[in-house]
Amino acid sequence: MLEKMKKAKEAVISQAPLIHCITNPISINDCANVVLALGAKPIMAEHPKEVHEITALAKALAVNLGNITDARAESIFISGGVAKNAQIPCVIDVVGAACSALRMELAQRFIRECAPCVIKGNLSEIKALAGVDNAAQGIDVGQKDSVNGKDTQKLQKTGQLVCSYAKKAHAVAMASGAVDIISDGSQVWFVKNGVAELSKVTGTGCMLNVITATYLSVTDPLTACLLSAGTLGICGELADKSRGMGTYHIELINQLSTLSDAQLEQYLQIQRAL
Ligand SMILES: Nc1ncnc2c1ncn2[C@@H]1O[C@H](COP(=O)(O)OP(=O)(O)OP(=O)(O)O)[C@@H](O)[C@H]1O
Ligand SMILES: Cc1ncsc1CCO
Repeated sequence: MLEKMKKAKEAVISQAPLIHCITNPISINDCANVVLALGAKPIMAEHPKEVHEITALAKALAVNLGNITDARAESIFISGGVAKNAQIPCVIDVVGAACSALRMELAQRFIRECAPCVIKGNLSEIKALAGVDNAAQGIDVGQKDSVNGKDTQKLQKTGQLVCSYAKKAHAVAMASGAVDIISDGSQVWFVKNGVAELSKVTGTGCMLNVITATYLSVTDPLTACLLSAGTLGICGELADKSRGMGTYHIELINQLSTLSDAQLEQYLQIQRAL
């Protein structure tokens, strides 16, 4: 797996793929900079009259339900349709699906009609999509849903839940949190990298979504998810926390732009559960 991950990291740097992102205005600038930091090229187009052309040019599509508007919702379905027909890999971040009926409906419709190869949400959002009780706090994971690496029983049980959802959705499901849980419906992986500070910067989940799209442009969905969660988690660990969250935010992007293969290999904490 590590070799596949290093190959994908290198392929992005050598190919500089174009990544079409339809995201929210809260995180749009960070998302564009994060795609650039990895060596790819972002394009943040969202007008319903042009997105079909933009998606057709791109090597991957990332869509995001955060701060959804009618125009963005319309564009997401146009782009998702183009991506599906042209076999351009696509990931959806189901931001807020656990706290808004509109977003839940959009998420389910997008998954049904556009068949994204990755469905990303925090654990509360993935539980909501799976039709399981959850404790979401708005767009954030609820305390009761949160799983850390020490509670192995809860982690295994949650891994199985994510696995059955992935199987049902015919996609890779990525539930982010203190431990990121990733499943393609048969394998289950835990990514244990990351620090609590990542949840104190807005839009790190949105960044994870566009990092995933970036790697989807050069590798399979499971590898792309493991690499994106590992990369963001490691960079979150390495970023300087001593000067407060404003500096941490920028330091995170610095780390994403300088992460070496040796650092990836040294710090990566992934574990296959099933
Ligand atoms: N307590 C934590 N410890 C370690 N890593 C964390 C923790 N909380 C979040 N992360 C990491 O932060 C990143 C974003 O995950 P999070 O679950 O906060 O996304 P999200 O809720 O979708 O974010 P947002 O909606 O703010 O964009 C992931 O890489 C995740 O591993
Ligand atoms: C704070 C916030 N509100 C809607 S989207 C967003 C960014 C994190 O998803």
